[in-house]
Amino acid sequence: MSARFVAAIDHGTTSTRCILLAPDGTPAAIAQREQTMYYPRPGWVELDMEQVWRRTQECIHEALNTAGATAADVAGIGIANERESVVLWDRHTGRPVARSITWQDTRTAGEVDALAADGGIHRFQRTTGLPISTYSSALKLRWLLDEEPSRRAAAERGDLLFGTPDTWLLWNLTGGPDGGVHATDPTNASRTLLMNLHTLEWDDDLLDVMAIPRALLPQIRSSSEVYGAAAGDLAGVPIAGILGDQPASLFGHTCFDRGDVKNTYGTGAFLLFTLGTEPRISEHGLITTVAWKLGDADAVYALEGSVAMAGALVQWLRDNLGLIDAAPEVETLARSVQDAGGVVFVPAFSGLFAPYWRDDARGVIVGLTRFANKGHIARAALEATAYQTYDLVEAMLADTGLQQLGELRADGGMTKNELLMQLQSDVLGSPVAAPSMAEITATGAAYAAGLATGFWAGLDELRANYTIARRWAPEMHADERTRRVADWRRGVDRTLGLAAPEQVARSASM
Ligand SMILES: Nc1ncnc2c1ncn2[C@@H]1O[C@H](COP(=O)(O)OP(=O)(O)O)[C@@H](O)[C@H]1O
Ligand SMILES: O=P(O)(O)OC[C@H](O)CO
Repeated sequence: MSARFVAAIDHGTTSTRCILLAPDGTPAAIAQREQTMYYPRPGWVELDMEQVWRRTQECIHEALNTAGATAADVAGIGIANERESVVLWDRHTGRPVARSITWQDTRTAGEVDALAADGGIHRFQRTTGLPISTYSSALKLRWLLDEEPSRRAAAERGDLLFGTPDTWLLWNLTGGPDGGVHATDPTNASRTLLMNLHTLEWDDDLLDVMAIPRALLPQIRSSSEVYGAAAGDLAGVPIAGILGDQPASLFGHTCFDRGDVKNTYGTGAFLLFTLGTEPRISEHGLITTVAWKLGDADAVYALEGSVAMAGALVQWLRDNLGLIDAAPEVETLARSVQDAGGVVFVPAFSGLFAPYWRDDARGVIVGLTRFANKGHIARAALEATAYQTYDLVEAMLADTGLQQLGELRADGGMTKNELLMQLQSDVLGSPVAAPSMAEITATGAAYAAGLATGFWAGLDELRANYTIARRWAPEMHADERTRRVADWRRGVDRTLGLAAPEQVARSASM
């Protein structure tokens, strides 16, 4: 019997999923498990990757059960993952040496300052496409190596392995200490600050500057090829696709052509613009990143605007303030008021990423009066995601010379929020569209695996699978938009420099 599905594992910041996709791109089964996030100190954000691996196995098991499928029904496995997060583990025991330092973690702010003191934050941008910030992997990895003196020697002996979460999952899926494949793809490697964006190889100069031993590093393969065969419930199934979750979403939206744009509204928000095979370096605060590399074909690049706090702010309203019991309730609360009542909420909890790149920014709620209530706070929190996206679109237009954004393709947990999606369309003055398939990140990873294994013949077949379920059209007057954006920008100004230098240095040295 020929295979009926491709499996995708989508490991996001808050949860991990396994999805079985049919040839027409519809899901036959979706299994999802939340994982525990750890915030041991201000600015620290960690994940237990052994738990993530257990959750992954549970999701695979449940998805197969739901679809009444076995490994024989599955043509290939694709992996999509939260990027930049660092896993360092012992190749003999298979156990991480510490919890993963995740992408939102700001503990390396002191090291960022030191590195940027000589040449500024754009020092490595031509080579890597990235500004120096707490976001990328390299300094997190160095921090883990330096935390415990014996680790660096173990790394140099080849006893430790480094990976972003895709690498950790691939290694475990292919047998772990028992012959696991240690590899990554260029979409993930391009987020480390260690890969040359033009050659798609680890860069010796950067490894030297960051003090990273080469023996730790995974092999950089393409995003769509057979890396190895799975063990466990999917025994024998080829793992054939790896894409960082944001490029996976771009691919799942079938944004294959130059100028296609998508935004994912998950823990953070990530706007990607497909460039084509030329890696244009941003002059307006965006990142240049690898979008995908299909087998031997040339890599395709994207401009990316990354925002650290989007859905995470809704989680914070729920978990830290207790304003809501569940994320969807933020919409009801925000609809209890006409507008934000002059309140502006800038969630610079991890500093500000694109287009500002200010590690010294911290969150503010400004414009408070006796009139303000929790509805205004909730509304301002949602507006923060819409305005942060507006900032990214402005930078993207400036970089590309385009006058106006066409349609914005949207996905992620926050797209269920109708109020936010309408606000987004209003603030951008452009239509926003969400596809019928909500799990578009998993779809992209499945597509990468399905192309490599011949389950899908080519990009046209994938385009035919893509349908829009919902569209929001702008309703706000342009003057009103201008006024609100000006209020937002004043709020952003207030965040800058709020993390005092000694505070940054102290958290970095702990
Ligand atoms: N109805 C909603 N309104 C606003 N935010 C929501 C809603 N539903 C979920 N979220 C937010 O979306 C995020 C989860 O989206 P998801 O795409 O699964 O994220 P990730 O892939 O980063 O784990 C959470 O941060 C949650 O707070
Ligand atoms: O967990 P997500 O889906 O918000 O994505 C995380 C990003 O990959 C971080 O760069």
